[in-house]
Amino acid sequence: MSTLYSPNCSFSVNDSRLATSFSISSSESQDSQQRITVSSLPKRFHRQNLYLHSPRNQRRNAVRMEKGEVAATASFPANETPMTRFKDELLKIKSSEECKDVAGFDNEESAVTITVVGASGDLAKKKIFPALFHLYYEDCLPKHFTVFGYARSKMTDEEFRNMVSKTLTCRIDKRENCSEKMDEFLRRCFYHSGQYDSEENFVELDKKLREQEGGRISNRLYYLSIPPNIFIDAVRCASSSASSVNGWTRVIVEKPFGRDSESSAALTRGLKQYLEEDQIFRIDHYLGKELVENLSVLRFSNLIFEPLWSRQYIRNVQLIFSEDFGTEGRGGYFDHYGIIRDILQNHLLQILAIFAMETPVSLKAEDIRNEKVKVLRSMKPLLLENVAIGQYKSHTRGGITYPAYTDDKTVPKGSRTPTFAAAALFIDNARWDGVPFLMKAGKALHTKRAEIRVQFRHVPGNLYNKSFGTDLDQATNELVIRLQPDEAIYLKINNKVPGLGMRLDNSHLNLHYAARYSKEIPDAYERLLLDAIEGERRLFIRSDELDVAWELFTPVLKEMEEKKIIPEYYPYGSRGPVGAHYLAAKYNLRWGDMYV
Ligand SMILES: NC(=O)C1=CN([C@@H]2O[C@H](COP(=O)(O)OP(=O)(O)OC[C@H]3O[C@@H](n4cnc5c(N)ncnc54)[C@H](OP(=O)(O)O)[C@@H]3O)[C@@H](O)[C@H]2O)C=CC1
Ligand SMILES: O=C1O[C@H](COP(=O)(O)O)[C@@H](O)[C@H](O)[C@H]1O
Repeated sequence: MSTLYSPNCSFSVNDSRLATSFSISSSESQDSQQRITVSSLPKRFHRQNLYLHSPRNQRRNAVRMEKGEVAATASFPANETPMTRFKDELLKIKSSEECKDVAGFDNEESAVTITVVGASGDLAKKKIFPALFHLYYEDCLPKHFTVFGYARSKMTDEEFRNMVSKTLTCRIDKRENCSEKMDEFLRRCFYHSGQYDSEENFVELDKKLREQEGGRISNRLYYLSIPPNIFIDAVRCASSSASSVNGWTRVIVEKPFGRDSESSAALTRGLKQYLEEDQIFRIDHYLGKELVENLSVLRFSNLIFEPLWSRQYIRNVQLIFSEDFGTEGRGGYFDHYGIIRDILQNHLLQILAIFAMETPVSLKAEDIRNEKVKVLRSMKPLLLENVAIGQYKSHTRGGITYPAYTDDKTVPKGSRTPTFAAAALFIDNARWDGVPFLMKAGKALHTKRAEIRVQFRHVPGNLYNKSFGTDLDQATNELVIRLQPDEAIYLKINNKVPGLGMRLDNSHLNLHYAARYSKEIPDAYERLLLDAIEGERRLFIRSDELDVAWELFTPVLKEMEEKKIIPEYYPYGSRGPVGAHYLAAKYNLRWGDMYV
């Protein structure tokens, strides 16, 4: 049960899983507070707690349900987005200014259509349709929503539904009526075949969208899941021939957003010919990952972390991404970009910005994005001497031969495109002066993992140095935020080994998500799609963020290409090139993942 509603309204909650229904209403009072009222709660929930949680000022209100009628009332500032929590289920309550954006979630008068442009492609099948289905399953989609696939491939609605159905899964915690839900979802899916640059074809699409909208206020979300060279054509046609006339039109744009400052600026100019900035949702799916979302919570809502979050206590920060498979199937795309553009310039830099930004004025999108831009603008341009690159070569292990990057038929022979890169970046501000931010990303490595490692300084005058021997690295505290797989946050601390002697070891205080939370972690695309539908821009990249991200990387990328730097070859399935270790050693550091 995850339902959205607006202030000054009331609605009923019908939850088949809790087998209950009750109603919630909110109203704005004279003192500019929202009063949330829950009523008609079934008897079996009486004398249980309803939690009202205010994210902005961390206020939490537990209200005990005494009666079925007008069971609980609580107040919140009118401009906040409190969450109510009951029986582990979240009900998100929108603040008044977002009211118009969420038109369509709970009322009869408006409809939302989500058109996946490039619906026959890999990303649509792998991520977008499954995410939409999960949102539907969780009752997160508006009452009148429709999914449209658009691509050149010829398909009937039935064939499209059949294709989509093969991509859908019931979650591992298999709840009942999943196949029923799938059928319901598929009945809301339609397809239109057309060219990406044909206004005529988009006019036909518009006609079909109108049919589904049935005269309601039309809200349209386009997801550009196509190669970037056709983004502008598709946006031109969608905006001129198939945009909403009385609601909103938004466009999710997938990376790559260009391959350097110039091409990125050209793409932005092209998009802005047809769209306002607030209609453009540039997606970086790493921002939708649960533990990236949690990064600010961890830092800003725990007194024990924020005071340590600076050069005074932190020796270095490591952002590590590794995949245990190569570019198989995507070599053609990848060769034009390489790992620096594919992972470092976007996913890892975005994490760095959230990690290192100053406290935003509020949790509003613009306040957060302003802080991210500020910290990115404080960064020193990346220097070639602070970069190590590699490319995977063929390797035989256990009788199996794994291919080299250049064995891929879509990769040009002799390509120098890096499939691995490590970099040391610096932020030139008072908080982070001199602290290396090490990044490392690679394909075809020994493991699949993404993590943030915060290595703290050595304890000054440590009384127990002797107990550790000479390995001070092992003795320092490290906070590890494992984004995937097997999400966890653990803090490496020094601890006395129980016994009569005085032996110390390095142990983990471990918040292991699978053990702590029974609820499954939603896929990043679910969160981001829902945010785009809601008009929440916090996790999307603003154009000035993108500009500064490219400013940091473009000079070094150009220099590498001009100087034709040859990557260091590393075997498929290994830990990557030794160049990465030399780079860390230059700053007297070691990669934290060496020990795992
Ligand atoms: N796949 C992934 O894991 C990721 C993808 N992305 C980005 O998402 C977008 C979509 O990716 P993906 O699904 O892999 O892309 P695909 O290569 O699968 O292309 C998607 C669809 O676009 C159409 N298409 C492909 N090439 C051309 C072309 N040259 N001219 C016109 N139409 C074409 C095809 O549909 P049809 O022929 O039916 O028109 C195809 O099914 C890209 O921008 C990609 O960079 C980003 C992150 C991860
Ligand atoms: O954007 C990209 O991300 C994927 C990795 O995403 P993940 O969520 O599976 O970690 C990467 O494989 C791809 O090369 C890149 O374009």
